[in-house]
Amino acid sequence: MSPSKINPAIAIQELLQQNPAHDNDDRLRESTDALRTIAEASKQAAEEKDPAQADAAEWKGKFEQPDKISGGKHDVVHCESAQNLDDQNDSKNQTNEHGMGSNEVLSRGESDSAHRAIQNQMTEKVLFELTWSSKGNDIVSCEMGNIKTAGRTSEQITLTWKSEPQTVLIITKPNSTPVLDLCEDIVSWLYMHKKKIYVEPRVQEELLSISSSFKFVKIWQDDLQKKVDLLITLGGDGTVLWAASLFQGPVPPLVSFSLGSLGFMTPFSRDGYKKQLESIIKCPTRITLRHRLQCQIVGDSAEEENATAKTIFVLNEVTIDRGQSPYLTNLKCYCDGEYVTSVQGDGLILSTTSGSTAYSLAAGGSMVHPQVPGILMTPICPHSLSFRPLILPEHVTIGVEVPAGSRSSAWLSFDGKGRKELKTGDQLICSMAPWPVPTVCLNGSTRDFMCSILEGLNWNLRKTQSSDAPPQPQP
Ligand SMILES: NC(=O)c1ccc[n+]([C@@H]2O[C@H](COP(=O)([O-])OP(=O)(O)OC[C@H]3O[C@@H](n4cnc5c(N)ncnc54)[C@H](O)[C@@H]3O)[C@@H](O)[C@H]2O)c1
Ligand SMILES: Nc1ncnc2c1ncn2[C@@H]1O[C@H](COP(=O)(O)OP(=O)(O)OP(=O)(O)O)[C@@H](O)[C@H]1O
Repeated sequence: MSPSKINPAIAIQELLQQNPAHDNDDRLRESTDALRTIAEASKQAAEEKDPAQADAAEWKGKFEQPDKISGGKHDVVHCESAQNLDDQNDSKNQTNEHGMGSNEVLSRGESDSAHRAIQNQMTEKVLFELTWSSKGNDIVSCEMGNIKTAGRTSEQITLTWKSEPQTVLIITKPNSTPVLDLCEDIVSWLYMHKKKIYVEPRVQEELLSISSSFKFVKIWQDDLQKKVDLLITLGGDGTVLWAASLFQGPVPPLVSFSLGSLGFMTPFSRDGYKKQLESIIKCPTRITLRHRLQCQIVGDSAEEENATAKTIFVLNEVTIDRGQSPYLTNLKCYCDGEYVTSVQGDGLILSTTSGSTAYSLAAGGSMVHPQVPGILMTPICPHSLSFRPLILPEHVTIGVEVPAGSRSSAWLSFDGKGRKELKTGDQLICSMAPWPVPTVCLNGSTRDFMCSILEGLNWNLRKTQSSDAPPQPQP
């Protein structure tokens, strides 16, 4: 018997009777289905009354659903929200110059089915809720056709574990004694707290060379991605980029300890690591969802080389430059399939907002708070006086092509690594990825960001003028 479409309360009752929950995930999926049924029922009932009420009911249904799932007051984002990701992908079905939808391009190879497969594997992890609240209000409402934003989408996000994280992966910068020292301390502390600990093979060797008692530390392998509850990095920003690159899908919450010189994405220091980890593991914690870009190379020569073109995720940026060529790059740029401009210069950076303080900044791009969902398009030494950097909205798909007749090919690099040639006629397709990197904040997303630009870059540092100003001439 199908669930009732008319009475929401009966619909829920029927669904729960038909499908007793087996575990948390099943229960959540059923709840989501039930709530979708409620939204439809409310809409249907409202349509019979009045079209304006129908709109209101639909919107209300959309924005009230997450509250009802969790029983929480203002939850907007849930870690298990697979439907959102699908919707997000569907909405990107636009056509580019090759006559392909952007989603279609990105799903060539394995990306789309891989996305689904990864979503289906998420059951082994400790679950948590994400709270996205704005002073007690929903992010957006629409009553009687009046659209109102009650809060900002860049509001602080909070992560609350449903039970303590159990499996921890520690990634460390190589060749550093202070890093190894801290790694030893953190591993011992986590072991005392009965956590399963994984490290890279190099680190296991280093720990065993210190003491054979470290044999409880296990070796990380790629197929363990779905088991990691918490990711810890010890190093600089490069180590955060490295750790994120190990997760070509969903990324667990990441705590980064600063042992480098700059540390824009590494707010924690080694002093007081025990208190900090204790608090992160046990209490609600503030996070920044750092968006990533998904990149794919398409075109005849790319296909010849690699029949299943892989999607590459970047946390900072993808760079298209002239490599060793002495010539200017000539790059045709497309936005949602429409030609917009050509870059003639040293190249182009497509950056996330997290990457806005890295290479893009050095090339003249603006600094953007990492929680702002945008894509930066920053030229490198353009041979034109008017090519100012752009920040585009998160939903666009950008294509960059080396056109036929160019003097040379171009070169790609992903977060400063993995150089690949972009041959004449090939296109790089780039859009916002569905899997951000959730980095744990020390003092909240905005304070951490302001601290990093003030301390890391000495932003707007200037001696204050003295008060003894010369007298102004009378008008
Ligand atoms: N001219 C430049 O500024 C330039 C040139 C090449 C690469 N890079 C950056 O280096 C990154 C790779 O970093 P790496 O550590 O592996 O290489 P790396 O060891 O060469 O260090 C590059 C520097 O960039 C800093 N950095 C990295 N990500 C940052 C971010 N999001 N905000 C502020 N600073 C950041 C690092 O702390 C480091 O000091 C690339 O993603 C690129 O953004 C910058
Ligand atoms: N686990 C790892 N395995 C291999 N390479 C790594 C690993 N962690 C970091 N790296 C690489 O080591 C390099 C330096 O790392 P990182 O930026 O963290 O340190 P740093 O250069 O001392 O920091 P900063 O740039 O802030 O001074 C980077 O290129 C990074 O990709």
